[in-house]
Amino acid sequence: MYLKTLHLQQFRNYSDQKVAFDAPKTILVGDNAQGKSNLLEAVELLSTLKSHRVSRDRELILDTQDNGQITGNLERETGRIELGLILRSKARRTVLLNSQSLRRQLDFLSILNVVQFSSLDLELVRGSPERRRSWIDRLLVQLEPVYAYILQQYYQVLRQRNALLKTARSQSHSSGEEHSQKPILNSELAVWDAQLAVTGARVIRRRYRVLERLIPLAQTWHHLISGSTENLHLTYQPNVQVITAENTRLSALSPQDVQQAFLQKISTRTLAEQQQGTTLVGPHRDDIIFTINQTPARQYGSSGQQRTLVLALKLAELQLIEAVIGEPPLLLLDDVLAELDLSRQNQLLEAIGDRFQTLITTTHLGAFDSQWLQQTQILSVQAGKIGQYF
Ligand SMILES: Nc1ncnc2c1ncn2[C@@H]1O[C@H](COP(=O)(O)OP(=O)(O)OP(=O)(O)O)[C@@H](O)[C@H]1O
Repeated sequence: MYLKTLHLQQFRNYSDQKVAFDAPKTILVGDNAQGKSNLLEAVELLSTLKSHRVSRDRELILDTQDNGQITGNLERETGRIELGLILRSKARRTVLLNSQSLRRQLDFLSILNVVQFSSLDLELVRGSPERRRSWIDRLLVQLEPVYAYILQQYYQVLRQRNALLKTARSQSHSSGEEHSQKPILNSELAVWDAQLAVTGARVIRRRYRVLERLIPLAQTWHHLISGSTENLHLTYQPNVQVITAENTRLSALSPQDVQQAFLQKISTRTLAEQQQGTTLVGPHRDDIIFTINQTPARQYGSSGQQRTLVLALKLAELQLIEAVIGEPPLLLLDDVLAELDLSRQNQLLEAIGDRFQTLITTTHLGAFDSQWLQQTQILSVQAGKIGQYF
């Protein structure tokens, strides 16, 4: 797939800017705070309808304005598609496909596929489990847009179950009778337990499935980038574990198996949940563990090892999306090349080749190989204006 043009209207620090991408690789050069990342964020929004930087649309709209718009023209093997997103500070967004407004946002997802790589991605290894869950969830949405809906359903049930547990806890505290609300609570909870297990099992099975495909790809890349000196292991650590016979592929677990394990675990945590007033069981507490040569990368990996790991994950994502979607996704490299040493830079550039359209931001061109620069479109970004770089 190839993003031909992008039009930003009242988006972040752009008032009205059109960009045509006329080479498979585009470098956006500019000083800090000029709008480079904002442009990549616009592409991310057209892909996932989410920004990894903010959650409120108001912040995405040019200051002092009430609405903004992003429009992109995409070439896919099936034909040209125009994607549009209208953002409003005081009302809901509108999603447009070939200028027609879409009723379901789900139909917009996964038309433009992207893999992003920014310095923030080191948090994937160093940060909290939440980071890793949101990384795998974003990947799943790209591969299978209906997952966005599945996840939303799970979190809705979770919120309602948490609200019930919290209310019950504060009522029992204020009445001073620990057990006064119990019978009602238990029967109401049972309804939510069942729904949590059904919706949660969908999330868990999909996470198993995607990791089963991603892990060997990441391991191969990691081995290659580390010059065959390191072995990476990725382990999905679901909060609800299903005990299976040896050699059973976990991704092949039936929904019933997972739901049963889920309910079983809830029954062992009932008291703790009621005391803490929150749900302690479910995929909102999952994690993914990375180990390099048997050592946990999060606590003990050197920063070089952690960079190699993130790079391997990103390359694996590219490969997996291409295999599932059938077309190479876009790669967005936000200020990340300069942070990689030369050999890792070259691994990355070699892997990209000409197959993956790549948008790269940088503050200086010094870090790039001159031969490489010759085949690249170079644009300058200055105070929300994009022009040719001279
Ligand atoms: N809603 C908005 N309205 C107007 N300007 C905004 C808005 N949001 C962000 N900006 C401006 O955009 C600029 C930041 O742009 P961006 O994050 O793209 O930086 P960058 O060029 O990638 O720089 P760096 O190299 O520091 O990451 C800042 O000047 C900020 O004030």
